[in-house]
Amino acid sequence: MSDTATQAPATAQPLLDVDHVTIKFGGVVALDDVSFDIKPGEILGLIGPNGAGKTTAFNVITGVYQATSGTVTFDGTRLAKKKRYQITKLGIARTFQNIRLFPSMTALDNVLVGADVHSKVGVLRAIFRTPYFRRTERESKELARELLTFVGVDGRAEEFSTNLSYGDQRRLEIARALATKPKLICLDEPAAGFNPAEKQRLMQLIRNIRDAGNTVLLVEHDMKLVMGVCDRIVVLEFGKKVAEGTPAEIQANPVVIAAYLGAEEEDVDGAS
Ligand SMILES: Nc1ncnc2c1ncn2[C@@H]1O[C@H](COP(=O)(O)OP(=O)(O)OP(=O)(O)O)[C@@H](O)[C@H]1O
Repeated sequence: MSDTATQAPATAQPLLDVDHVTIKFGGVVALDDVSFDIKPGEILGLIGPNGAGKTTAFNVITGVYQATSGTVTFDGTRLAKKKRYQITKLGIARTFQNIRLFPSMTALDNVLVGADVHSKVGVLRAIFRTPYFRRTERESKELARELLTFVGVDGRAEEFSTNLSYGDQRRLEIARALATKPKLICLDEPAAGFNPAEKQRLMQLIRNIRDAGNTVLLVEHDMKLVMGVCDRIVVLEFGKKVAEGTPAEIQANPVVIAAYLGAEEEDVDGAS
């Protein structure tokens, strides 16, 4: 059961609305008429067995794929045909299943890449290092350092990202995503490769991200983490939505239990 209270009132307008989305790749229907929404301030979990369509859902929300049919609306704006950078500017950030940091940059510079998204500094201002440029640069660095502290990677700002531990690299990716000042942050398997202590720490970080005013979409295989941190969960199987509800409802749902390897209940209970 989630020990976090859903902060969004049930009647709140969705921040993200995925409406009857279908995505086909040749003969493969990766998402089949899937609808769900996310209210502001929610932590929504998207779960399902391998190949269920979770990453495809991320990719359609972040502009990597276009829906074959159906619509995705974010904060009142239809996302169809929007480029990835436009979607980032609108306020959606993501991390990836596989770490995608810039290896030849420091931790701080990796975060600054995220902060650059909203920069209004033009080439001339940068070349001549105008007062506006210098102020913006100082503010971005301050934000980046605050974010490194927020995710728990303090004291490593000047190190190359490849010198950080695996866990710190994953947290650094989250800091970089947060640097874009998102309204919605999409985390794709953030606990992959984590030990139990790191998972506990990650759960707290996800709660802190929400408490700082963000909305969170979480794709994760670790059921204990999902059940412990999410307000609501959507379950996909073979590209279709098969269930939606609170962690308690999902754990008791026979369709979900069947989807997870024929009633290996402890997987769904999060007892693994
Ligand atoms: N670019 C693509 N071209 C063709 N098929 C694709 C493409 N992307 C995804 N698929 C297919 O769509 C289906 C859903 O894949 P997806 O990666 O979204 O699943 P997933 O739930 O994220 O799986 P996992 O938990 O293993 O990451 C799979 O059958 C996959 O092979």
